[in-house]
Amino acid sequence: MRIINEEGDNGVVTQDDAQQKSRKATNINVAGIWVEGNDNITAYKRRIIVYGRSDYNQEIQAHFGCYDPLAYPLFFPNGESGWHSKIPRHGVSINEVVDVDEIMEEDSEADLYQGIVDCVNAGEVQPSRVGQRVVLPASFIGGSRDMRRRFLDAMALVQDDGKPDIFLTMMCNPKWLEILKELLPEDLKDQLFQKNIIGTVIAYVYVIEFQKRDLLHAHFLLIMRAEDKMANPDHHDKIVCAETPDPAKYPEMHQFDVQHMMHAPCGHLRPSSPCMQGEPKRCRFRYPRQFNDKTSNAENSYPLYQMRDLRRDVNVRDVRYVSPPKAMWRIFSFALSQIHLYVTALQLHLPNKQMVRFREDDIMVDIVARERVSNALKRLFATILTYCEPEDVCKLWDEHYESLLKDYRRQCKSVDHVQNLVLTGIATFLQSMGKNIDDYALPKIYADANLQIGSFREVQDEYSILVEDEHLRARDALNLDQKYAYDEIMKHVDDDRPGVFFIDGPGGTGKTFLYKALLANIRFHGLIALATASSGVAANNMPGGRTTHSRFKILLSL
Ligand SMILES: Nc1ncnc2c1ncn2[C@@H]1O[C@H](COP(=O)(O)OP(=O)(O)OP(=O)(O)O)[C@@H](O)[C@H]1O
Repeated sequence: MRIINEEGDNGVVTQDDAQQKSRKATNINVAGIWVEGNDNITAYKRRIIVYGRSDYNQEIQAHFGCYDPLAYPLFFPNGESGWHSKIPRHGVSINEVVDVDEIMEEDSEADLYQGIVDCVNAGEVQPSRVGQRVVLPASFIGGSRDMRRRFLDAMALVQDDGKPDIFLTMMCNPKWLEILKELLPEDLKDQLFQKNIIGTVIAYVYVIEFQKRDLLHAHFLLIMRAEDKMANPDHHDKIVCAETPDPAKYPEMHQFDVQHMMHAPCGHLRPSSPCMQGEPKRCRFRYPRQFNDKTSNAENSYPLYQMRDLRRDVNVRDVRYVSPPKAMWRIFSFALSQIHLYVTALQLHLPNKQMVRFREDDIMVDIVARERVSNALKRLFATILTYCEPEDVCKLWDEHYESLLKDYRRQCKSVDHVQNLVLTGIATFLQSMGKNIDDYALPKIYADANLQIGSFREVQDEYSILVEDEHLRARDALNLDQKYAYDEIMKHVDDDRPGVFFIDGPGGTGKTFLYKALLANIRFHGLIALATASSGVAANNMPGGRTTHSRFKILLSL
């Protein structure tokens, strides 16, 4: 047996001439080991020529089932059929079978090698009856659990900061002169997030993917700050260009665009193009697209970008580039995704299945009231406004006014203030859903509630701290020293006078008890009381407590 290549250097296998019979080669008949070439060009043109006893020869192509036992006799010692186009499919496409990367299945079986050998010797042929089930954890980068976790993290960003404004794809073709000349490693991120070339990005998430025969893609979802959101067609045109650049004005750009971004002709220009599918045949990428004279905002959809019929090009674009970077990416452990702001997954539970902590002497109705999540109602109200578009918003507000305000009224006596709190809460949720509370017939938010400023959310968070009855009642249980300090401090609060107080005493003499009484009563009057401490443990002892460094963003010199 010899290596056969396209130039016609034929090898010999002694066996019957028919393809079916070639499969029955035994060690007596096969006289050598087939060596696969590494040459990419001939890799897909392999074949074996069988010289039988009859006068004609039989060519066995690499995709024939009987090729594998002839090429890899050690793997198919009994001449079993290898891969062939009619191989039975069990719930997976052939692409999934062929892609070696995907062979690392999500939920697979595992056992010690010796265990498998023992099972095979015992006559077991079903892998599903051997070993134990292995579930790849979320820490397996690229696995479906990892992807799902990242998806949920990204959704957390959307919930917090609103819908992404820009979906930016960077296709990394290292041949691009811009990349060679202009972009240093990480430079794109620097331009986007530090130099703010398209506006200030308040949150983003990106992933690196390997598409189109391993072409590297970076997909960014960018959430812009309110002032930089693309609100009108002019703004869109400044950032997005869907046209092939003018060859007279931008010859270089035009050349790159034509060279790298053009989808091969299809449709009536070339009905045999591989992208033409279905009956009647249509390009599966929906090219050529409709021309548009001007960018316009479509109703509940993406904008229709300017793409004039300039008779310069067929408005189709696509890219293909062959490279093997995936392995290198993994070997060097380059990051495959990044998210900003940081998202931490909290423990999840089904509705009303959260653990509730209470003491033996707590009153049952208080426990239930304490645990009611008032935010859920505000979020639901905002969701109904956004997605159900109720006809009479005013009526909806009136009908649910009491329920929306109920939780806050327990802790604040000013009805106006409570209403304002609820409305601003709803406004915050509406904003995160891309809507503005001013567009709805709801009572106006008074005071200087400015949703655009970053500190607004923090003010809302402070207002949302629930005041516990126990802490409100603590005022009546203070001892003489505590009462003196309490009255002195509250006098300043009531008269709106500044003052600095230092409270000291041995451990366990009731300092924290006094703070809790002060915090609860100040908050009960609709004011803000910031509770901070130098350590996390001390901060946790107070309702709404934060460390001083975290609350005032004091830098830590490490
Ligand atoms: N006036 C009071 N009435 C009832 N219980 C009180 C009173 N003052 C303090 N206590 C109780 O005494 C215990 C110790 O009080 P607290 O934790 O406030 O002390 P502390 O001075 O903050 O202690 P440390 O300095 O160790 O943090 C707590 O269980 C608290 O509930």
